[in-house]
Amino acid sequence: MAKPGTEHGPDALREGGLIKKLMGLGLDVHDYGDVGTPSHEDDHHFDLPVKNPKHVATASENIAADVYNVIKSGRTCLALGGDHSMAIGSIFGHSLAEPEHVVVWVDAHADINTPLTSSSGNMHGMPLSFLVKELQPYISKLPGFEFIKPCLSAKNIAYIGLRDVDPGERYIIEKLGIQSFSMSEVDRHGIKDVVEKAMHYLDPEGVKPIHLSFDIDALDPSLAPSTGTPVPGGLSIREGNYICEELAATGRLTCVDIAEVNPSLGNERDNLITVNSALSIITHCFGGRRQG
Ligand SMILES: N[C@@]1(C(=O)O)CN(C[C@@H]2CCCCN2)C[C@@H]1CCC[B-](O)(O)O
Ligand SMILES: [Mn+2]
Ligand SMILES: [Mn+2]
Ligand SMILES: [Mn+2]
Repeated sequence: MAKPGTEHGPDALREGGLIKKLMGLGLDVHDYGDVGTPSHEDDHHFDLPVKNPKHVATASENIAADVYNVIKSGRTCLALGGDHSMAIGSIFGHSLAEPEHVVVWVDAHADINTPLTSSSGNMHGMPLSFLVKELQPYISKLPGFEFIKPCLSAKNIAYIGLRDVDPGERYIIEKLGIQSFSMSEVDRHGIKDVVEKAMHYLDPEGVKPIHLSFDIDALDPSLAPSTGTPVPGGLSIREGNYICEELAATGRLTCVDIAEVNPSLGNERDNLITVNSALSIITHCFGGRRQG
């Protein structure tokens, strides 16, 4: 991860009252505990500009197994990050249980750099490139990632909230024709039209399971200051809640990632603001409604 500290995200959300809030919605909540992640020791870069590949590969394999088991047990899975490389495992695990699922990626960033287009070498900027079938001829298989079978086509992905996309990512998005609603489209059309267009594009018949991968930095930094790569001009909490209410209302929201909450960044107040925003996003994914 670019900046250490996202490993404390899950506990910050638990301490913020996550379980109680979800139980307050009348849900049967089970906390499966933390995914086993290996130490950073003996991790090396191979000959590619990629940081902590072994750490990410092992964590991804464990996440995939846990997400698969949760979904196979008939539950909706809530996966708490951790940086956004967590989505490698959560989306792969979801696809093993529900091969037909679609992905709504809510994020300031596209997270679709390949190890060779990445300027940072941080794997949180690459998750989708490991999963998209059309990109595989361009991906150097990193040792440890052999277990990943690309499980998404470009047409199964829609972005909402983009406002900091690298040139290489923009090329990939345009070349593959990935449906992308940046903050410009959110401003131009409004969040209602954006969600409608995204869902009509991904799943016109309204039958497919939905994977929501929500990077907390999709929200405006005033709402999520404790995150590694904040970008001004983000979604309001109303827009974030609206996306979640609409996806929850389909009854097909099967897996939700909440990524990039980093309690090590900012002060106490920043942490509180960020955790409360994340809790609002989560509760609106699981039946919380502003009309009560
Ligand atoms: N594309 C990025 C990458 O490192 O690959 C580069 N970017 C930061 C960079 C700063 C200078 C101006 C251009 N942007 C962060 C992003 C990854 C975010 C991962 B997420 O999980 O937080 O979305
Ligand atoms: Mn990150
Ligand atoms: Mn992200
Ligand atoms: Mn991001």
